[in-house]
Amino acid sequence: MPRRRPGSSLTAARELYLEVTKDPSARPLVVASWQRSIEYEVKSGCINAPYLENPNLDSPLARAALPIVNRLHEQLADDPVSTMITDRDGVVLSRKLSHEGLTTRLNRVQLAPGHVFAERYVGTNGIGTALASGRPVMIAGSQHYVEELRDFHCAAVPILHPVRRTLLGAFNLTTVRQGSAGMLMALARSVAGQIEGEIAAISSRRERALFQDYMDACSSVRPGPVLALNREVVMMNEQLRSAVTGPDHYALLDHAREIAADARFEGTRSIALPSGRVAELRVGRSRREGSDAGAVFRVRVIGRPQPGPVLAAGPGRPGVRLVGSSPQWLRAVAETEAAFAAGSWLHLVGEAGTGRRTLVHAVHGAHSAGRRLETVEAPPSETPNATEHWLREVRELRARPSTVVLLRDVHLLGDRLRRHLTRLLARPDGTATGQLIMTSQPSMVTTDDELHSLCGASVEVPPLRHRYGDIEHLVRFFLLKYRPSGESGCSPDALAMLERCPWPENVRQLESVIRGLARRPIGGIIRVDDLPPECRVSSHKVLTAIEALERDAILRGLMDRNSNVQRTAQDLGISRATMYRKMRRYGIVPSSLT
Ligand SMILES: Nc1ncnc2c1ncn2[C@@H]1O[C@H](COP(=O)(O)OP(=O)(O)OP(=O)(O)O)[C@@H](O)[C@H]1O
Repeated sequence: MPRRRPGSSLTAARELYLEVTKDPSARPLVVASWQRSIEYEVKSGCINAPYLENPNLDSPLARAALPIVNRLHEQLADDPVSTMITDRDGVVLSRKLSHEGLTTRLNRVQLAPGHVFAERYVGTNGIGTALASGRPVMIAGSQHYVEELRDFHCAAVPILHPVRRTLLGAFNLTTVRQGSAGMLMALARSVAGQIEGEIAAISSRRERALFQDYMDACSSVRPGPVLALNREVVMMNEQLRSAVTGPDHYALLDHAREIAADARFEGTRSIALPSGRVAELRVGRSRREGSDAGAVFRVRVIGRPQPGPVLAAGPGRPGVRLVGSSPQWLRAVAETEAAFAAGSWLHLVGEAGTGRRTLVHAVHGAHSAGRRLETVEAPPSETPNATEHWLREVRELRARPSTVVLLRDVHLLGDRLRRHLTRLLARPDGTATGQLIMTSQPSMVTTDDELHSLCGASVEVPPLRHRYGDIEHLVRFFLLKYRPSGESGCSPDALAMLERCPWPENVRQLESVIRGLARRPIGGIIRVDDLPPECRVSSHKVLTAIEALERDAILRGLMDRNSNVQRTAQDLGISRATMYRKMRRYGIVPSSLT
């Protein structure tokens, strides 16, 4: 097999590839990897491994592997052998070696922590090829695709999750010595096996910890319904199983999963169930060895199943302009209606754009009984003059007979203004007969908040991502609204993509997407290709305008370049590492784009 080849061009790489494939000893695995390297347009003449700052060392893989690798490193002493752990994307998480000469040589070829050794960037190499093929591999000398790597011999073994058997990363041994391939491979396999064993032990310790905390909760004096879960397991006692069934069961699990995923959340959360009942969840974390093992929920189910709301919120009633038929949405509508009709002060809690204002307007339209609805926005600034003016406006509106005052976004008020407002509203006022409705965003106002306590009723307006089935109705409604000629519909694939989107800005965002599509000069059916980039992300983080522009530029670039990250990064004038960081941040998965 050729040792050194001149030239860094694709042609040179191709020639070398052809020579390798003629060689009977070239293993199919290596040949397949060379083929991929050519498809990725990796340059054989220079090494270009992207660099990621702060690779994640807090993963189960890193926690399990690092002590094992450290012990091995002590035994290898000054041998010219380096041990490496990578994550499943080929990012080198850790590199250990004491041999100075080898350190310099590895640094020169960027085989160092933070660099990404996926085949996509550096072609055939131990780490990248083991990850791509899912098999242990020995890549020796000229089997490497990039010339600069051809001095090295690498034995790499993929590390799989012991239960799920999904790829977690790889263990790699690299040396410059020839002739010890068998030994190197045996050692790499043995270490990878130990790491998998340790991951199994850690996850069973985590599961045991969660189980222990779950059992403690179940065996307390009056346990009631208990649920415990993490990404792997769900445990629930018989009381929960019989108390929460059908759609309530799925809604409860859905919310519990979302809460459990936020390792910092502890406390109490109330959620509206599709049947009309409320589940109050007391959330405790299960923590062991400094890491989160999951969450334990003590559940209290409040209320009785309720009949549907009086106000029809079906698939598009143009008069009411309130669309949605998911149990979660109907429940919010029903509760709002009940509180409104009873004249209670009401706190509507929900993410921006979920339809809180629309809901108040619709309910007021149906039940106003001659009362006026006045809306007060949070003041743009809190200078003494502005707050005084704002408080005066609230006081006057409150005193106005037959008036419903909608105070929007009270979570935006500063502490001082909040206290003034609370005092103003709490003060008995013989002339004030009106009804008050406040809106705020979840987790920004706590339930022990004094302003919140003034309200007799509180309703949670669900985010769009929790309202199964509503997207289809909303899409139809907005198409009709923005293209009244009504000649357009949505293909099943496009609808499926819209239904998968997390809609961080909720109904407002869906409406603006459909408005954009409906205004296209060409009518007809909306297909997947017509959908804008924002429908192709998995993150439900709300972005600033600048961030949204950046995300869309990346998505458009990727779509134009057929998901080729390297070329898109070049087009945008950013490094591949930056590109990857931004993709992670914006929840962009290239494979979901086409
Ligand atoms: N159920 C619905 N049916 C029809 N349109 C809706 C519905 N919910 C929301 N919308 C539309 O979505 C947009 C956002 O709704 P709305 O203003 O009520 O949200 P919000 O929760 O009050 O949030 P924000 O405070 O950000 O305005 C509006 O244009 C509204 O017309």
